[in-house]
Amino acid sequence: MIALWTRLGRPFRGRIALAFLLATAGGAMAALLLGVSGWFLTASAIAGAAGSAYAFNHLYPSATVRGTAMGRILARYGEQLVGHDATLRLSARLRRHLFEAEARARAGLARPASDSLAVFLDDVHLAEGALLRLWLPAASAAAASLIALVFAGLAGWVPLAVVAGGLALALATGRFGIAEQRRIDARLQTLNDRYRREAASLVENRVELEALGRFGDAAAALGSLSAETAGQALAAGRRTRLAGAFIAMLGGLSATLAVMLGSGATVPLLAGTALSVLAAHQSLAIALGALTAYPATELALLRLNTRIAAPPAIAEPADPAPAPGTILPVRTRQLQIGFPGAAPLCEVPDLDLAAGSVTEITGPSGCGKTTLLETLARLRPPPGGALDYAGIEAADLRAAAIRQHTGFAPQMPDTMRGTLADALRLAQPDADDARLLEACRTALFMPVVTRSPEGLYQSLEEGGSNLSGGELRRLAIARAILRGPELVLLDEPFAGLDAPMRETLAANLGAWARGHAAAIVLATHIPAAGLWPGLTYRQVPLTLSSKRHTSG
Ligand SMILES: Nc1ncnc2c1ncn2[C@@H]1O[C@H](COP(=O)(O)OP(=O)(O)OP(=O)(O)O)[C@@H](O)[C@H]1O
Repeated sequence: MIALWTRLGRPFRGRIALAFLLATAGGAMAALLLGVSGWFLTASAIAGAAGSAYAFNHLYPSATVRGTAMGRILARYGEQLVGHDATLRLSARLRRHLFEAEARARAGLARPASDSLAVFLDDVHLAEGALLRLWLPAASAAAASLIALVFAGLAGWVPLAVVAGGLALALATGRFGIAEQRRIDARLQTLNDRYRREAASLVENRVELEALGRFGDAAAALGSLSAETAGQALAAGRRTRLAGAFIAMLGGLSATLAVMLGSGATVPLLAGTALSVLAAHQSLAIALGALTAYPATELALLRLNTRIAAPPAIAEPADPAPAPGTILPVRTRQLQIGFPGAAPLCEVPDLDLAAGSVTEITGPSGCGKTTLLETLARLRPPPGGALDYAGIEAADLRAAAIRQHTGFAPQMPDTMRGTLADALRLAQPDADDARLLEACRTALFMPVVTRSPEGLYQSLEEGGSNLSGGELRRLAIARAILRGPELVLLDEPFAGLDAPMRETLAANLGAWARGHAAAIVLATHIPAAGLWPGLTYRQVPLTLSSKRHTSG
């Protein structure tokens, strides 16, 4: 927790310290309230029985009881208020840092697996609750225990030893509970991981499973896995409740022993000691119940720390060159492309991408066409060779400065839920409708826009699932050219198009590139030199590297 908090820049120190202070005060007041009440009621009763009720000054003790009762309520209320406030602020900062770190560390455009996303969200949830659920109750229990020890100390050495022993045994039970939970978690985690993976895959592959008539079986299998996981979690919960009951019972036992063995102390003091001990054990039992979530939280914090500290996919220069006004020409020399920890996919023929040019990257499936486009968009570092933009080495420029001049339409585009206009404006938030329509016309996306009276404001489902594959690709092309980038990277833009549509789309994009002095690079299985009049045309074939299969 401290490591993660330090990584976040130790924010909201004052608020967090105040939440701890209030939790400590709340715990102390709860034990004090019971202790003083026990002492006061017993002393009053004894005084009354002895017929000296009027001689007994009850004003100070009763004021203390009322004061601690009020103080306890205020401290608990304040702890909740300040603790929640600190947690919400911490969460906002944690999420921003995590999402930024994720975005920096992720190379290329591939989607993260859904199960890794589920683990990530669970981890964030656990980390966010750590302060409220674990640390504040622990602080409160520690303060209550201290007050019980003070009462016992006033009652004499023997009660002090008994109470200290009871508290030590309760703590040992807590430690044992955590160790046991760690063991259970390891077992539960295997089940949970399997459940998450299978649930994510069921949702992701629902359409295929339905088409193959296998959805019902898969859902039933997931249902029994879910029941098994829930059963294990319930069994773990039973053990926690048992440990809590044991701690409460220990409280009763050490309170009784303290009273029985504290012969040197006054009866009211012994009564106060007994009640404060019960309060301390109750706080400890609550804290222990929460602390059984400690192993899972510890693991979540470790994973989140690792994510935040993950090195960026593209290392940013320590002393970056000023953002260039233009990135063309883009030049590569003996550029290699590939993935970290694996042999380069291939060496790319040298490229000189100038304004008004079109370069078709061709080659067999899997040779690295997409990987090359991602490398040119600075989404992925090249394992070797030279890559520069307008004469500046890529490594000396911020990736964002390059991407600002780049438009990328991936082979399998993704969109968020919203409207067509929302999806387009991700590229250029201030673009007006006329500009959106112009991009849609160039990308042959108008048939989709005009088929609904809502036009650009018709709804778009998550992942573009209410568009066909070809329509989604053309939406991505419209988005890629919307802000007038200098370098346009198109992955299989013609896939699924018939010859006349392919010609029209190429003619539109060619005219657009001439008008905007842009360089187009496209990965394609269907090269067509004749489609690009008025542009400098080059076809660049990639070949499968023989090294890939023998090294890496
Ligand atoms: N994250 C990854 N880690 C390791 N290898 C990968 C990863 N992603 C893709 N590959 C492999 O890299 C190779 C190149 O993939 P790429 O998508 O660039 O090929 P492509 O030429 O665009 O293929 P296609 O024409 O089928 O779209 C493939 O063999 C692929 O299996």
